[in-house]
Amino acid sequence: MSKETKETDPKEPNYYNKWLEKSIANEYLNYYEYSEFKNLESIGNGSHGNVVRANWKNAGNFFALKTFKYYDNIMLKELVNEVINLN
Ligand SMILES: Nc1ncnc2c1ncn2[C@@H]1O[C@H](COP(=O)(O)OP(=O)(O)OP(=O)(O)O)[C@@H](O)[C@H]1O
Repeated sequence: MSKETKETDPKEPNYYNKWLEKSIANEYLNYYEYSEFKNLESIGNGSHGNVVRANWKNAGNFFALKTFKYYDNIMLKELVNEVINLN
């Protein structure tokens, strides 16, 4: 199997990681440094972890930040599918 084909196969272990990296590199998704968020306040809990409300840098609007208790391919697949369904 060629490298090209492997990279587009969702069964590949790094498929969803690579999808996220490529989406950030192509500027389809924004990447934010965690250290740039402030005024963190807990607003909820989901099956994957906590959700906090935060400000980014000096912007006045709020972001909802989701944290994840564990990080594996199944979780990443669900996350990528959630992001795709938002668009
Ligand atoms: N954008 C948001 N704005 C306000 N509150 C939010 C936001 N996202 C999540 N929350 C809060 O955090 C809680 C957990 O959200 P999260 O999306 O992690 O889990 P969920 O929607 O309950 O389902 P699941 O854990 O199965 O994905 C929500 O019930 C809600 O109270």
